[in-house]
Amino acid sequence: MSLQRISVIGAGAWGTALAILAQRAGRDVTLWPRRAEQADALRGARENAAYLPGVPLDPGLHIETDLARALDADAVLYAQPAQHFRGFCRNAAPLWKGAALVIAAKGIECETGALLNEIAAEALAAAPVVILSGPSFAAEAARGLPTAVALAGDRADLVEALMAALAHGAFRPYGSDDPIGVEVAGAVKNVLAIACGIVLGKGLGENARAALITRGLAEVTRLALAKGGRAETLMGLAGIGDLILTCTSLKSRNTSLGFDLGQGKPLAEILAARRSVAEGVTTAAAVATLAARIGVEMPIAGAVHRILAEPAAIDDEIRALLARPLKRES
Ligand SMILES: NC(=O)C1=CN([C@@H]2O[C@H](COP(=O)(O)OP(=O)(O)OC[C@H]3O[C@@H](n4cnc5c(N)ncnc54)[C@H](OP(=O)(O)O)[C@@H]3O)[C@@H](O)[C@H]2O)C=CC1
Ligand SMILES: O=C(CO)COP(=O)(O)O
Repeated sequence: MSLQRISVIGAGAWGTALAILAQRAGRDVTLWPRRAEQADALRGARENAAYLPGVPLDPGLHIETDLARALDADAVLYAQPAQHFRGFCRNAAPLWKGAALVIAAKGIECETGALLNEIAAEALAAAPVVILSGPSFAAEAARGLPTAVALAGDRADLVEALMAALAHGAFRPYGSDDPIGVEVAGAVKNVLAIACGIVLGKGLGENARAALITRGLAEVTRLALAKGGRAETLMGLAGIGDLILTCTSLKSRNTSLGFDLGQGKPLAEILAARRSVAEGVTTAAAVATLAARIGVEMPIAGAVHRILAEPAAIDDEIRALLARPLKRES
């Protein structure tokens, strides 16, 4: 199977980086920004100055605003925020021409607690789905710095074809047959990163952060298992790999959101200054909804959700986390 024509939905940082990477890998790439003004700006400047400054767009990259034309591809990569995924599927369903759907967003639907692959199965059933996740800051990947990601799907032929279509230079996709584990890992690490940022912002130290990452890994593993994923997936790129990247760097929007909160900045002020961090707030709510619905114990994710809903509770929530009864590690 050859996947030559690749379209990317969403021209934020990650969508633009993925389009650049696919083009460097030799594919015929179309980037679909949702707004016509952004399309004009990209065509004019040949750079995504708003979301990925300093990385030129190759003249061969097609910028397309017509969704039907963009969906006429071998593979369509979805790289808009997770909360807009259902809307995308609904708009795309009548126009779908048989492409594979690669979900590159990291999140869970807030209203329902649904994973994005579950939404795709309901709302875009015609599309075979692959999840792309793992430790990958868009700015580094787009600059050609070494980056390894996971591509996970039930169909081995499709996963392999996508690996071949996207791999180039130092961008290395690794295959997986556990899309649920990979998807859960990518969504929940955003919430754990907020927790790590809070702890650092509060000055609680690096020991505390390491403990949070480790206990967070246990939490996300419980959720992945409950959803039908595999524990070993959490030891791979999408699990521990992305936790290491995101939870230890203030380049992460989620970690920096937590850091600012920990430093006592009002949430409204943080969100007003950087719109992009808002996705972490909805993901925290979504993870809490899902965990409660299926009865998975996620104390760190729960605390983050409550802190974001009521930032004044930050000290009480941290105290409560530290006061949890001691038990054997599992
Ligand atoms: N940035 C990164 O390093 C990585 C991000 N991801 C994931 O990729 C996804 C996209 O993130 P990223 O590219 O960073 O986002 P950015 O913050 O860079 O850009 C936001 C994007 O969301 C779009 N958007 C805003 N409102 C809507 C809406 N109502 N409907 C549809 N799209 C909308 C914006 O379009 P507009 O400009 O028109 O408002 C823009 O394309 C997220 O799920 C993120 O977790 C995954 C790996 C790495
Ligand atoms: O997913 C990412 C890196 O893998 C990007 O993380 P942030 O959204 O926290 O910046």
